[in-house]
Amino acid sequence: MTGTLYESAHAKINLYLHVTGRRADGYHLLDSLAVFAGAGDTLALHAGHGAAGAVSLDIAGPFGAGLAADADSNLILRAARLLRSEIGGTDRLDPLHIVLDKRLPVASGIGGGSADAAAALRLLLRAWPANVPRERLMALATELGADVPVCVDQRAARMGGIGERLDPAPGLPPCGLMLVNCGEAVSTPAVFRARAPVFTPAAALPAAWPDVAAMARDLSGLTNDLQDAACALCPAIRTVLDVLETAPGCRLARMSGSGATCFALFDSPQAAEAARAAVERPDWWVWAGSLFA
Ligand SMILES: C[C@@](CO)(OP(=O)(O)O)[C@H](O)COP(=O)(O)OP(=O)(O)OC[C@H]1O[C@@H](n2ccc(N)nc2=O)[C@H](O)[C@@H]1O
Ligand SMILES: Nc1ncnc2c1ncn2[C@@H]1O[C@H](COP(=O)(O)OP(=O)(O)O)[C@@H](O)[C@H]1O
Repeated sequence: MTGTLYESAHAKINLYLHVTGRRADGYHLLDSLAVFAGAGDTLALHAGHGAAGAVSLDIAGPFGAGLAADADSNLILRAARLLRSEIGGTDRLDPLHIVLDKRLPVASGIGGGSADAAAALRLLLRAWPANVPRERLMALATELGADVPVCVDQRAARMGGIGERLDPAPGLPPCGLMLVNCGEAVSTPAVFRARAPVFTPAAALPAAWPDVAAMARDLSGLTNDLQDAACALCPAIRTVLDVLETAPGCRLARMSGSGATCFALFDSPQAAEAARAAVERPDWWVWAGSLFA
């Protein structure tokens, strides 16, 4: 290939997350409304070197340090390997090089790794001649992680199953969003293990919310069933939530996914930006803006 192709990998936010059951293999059944934030990583795809079908990776960006670029652990290279074996006929595939600009905190409940994996699948499908049916693409995504399927389209969706079942989200009003991470990584399996062994039924949601106030009112009657366990493992999350809840204009504050990142909803991106000064702390990552798409 010639030139450079780009994909953005946006943060996934779980506006609520109910654990509705548990499968025999230990994975949990979820009911969650996932939306995407303007915040994201960027992947750039260039011509590579070496054998046909080879994919190499460099990682830059504020959260790049400490994230290994090896084929066994990095979700981008795992996605590339999986897609290559799906396509077959490696000898006709150009070698490619990906540069990841890592702007999202790692292992933080906003699916940055999952978003990168999905973005890598989209990028490689633009560069390699392949016709992978959508059904197969979503199966590959599920194999990479429970959060990867929703990141393929990066569109708000109701997640079911272990994350692989996607249904349309209610219509969302324009709103402001703030994301805050206290700087401590939280392990997803550890949080699932630490949660109280109770299940919450799936939520009843309207077809659309007319405004942020109505959306926040309905969401406040729902829960993130992983939040208490994550706060017990990482008490700084409670501090972040306390600060967000008292920030001017905050309509709702909650943890996303298995943590530690928390989000707050505001009436507008301007209101979120205006509240930033009341929230910022030296060790915290704070992002203010709007939903993506
Ligand atoms: C909790 C959620 C909610 O969106 O978000 P994050 O905190 O990761 O952002 C996701 O379900 C996480 O998805 P993902 O991060 O892709 O998880 P995976 O790599 O598939 O699984 C990591 C581990 O989490 C646990 N796990 C994950 C998903 C699920 N539905 N049930 C589980 O029990 C399992 O212990 C699994 O081994
Ligand atoms: N490209 C990547 N970006 C972030 N994390 C990655 C990546 N590749 C592999 N990982 C690993 O995936 C795990 C989950 O990361 P991430 O998706 O950022 O968090 P979460 O699932 O909590 O939202 C981390 O343990 C991390 O080391």
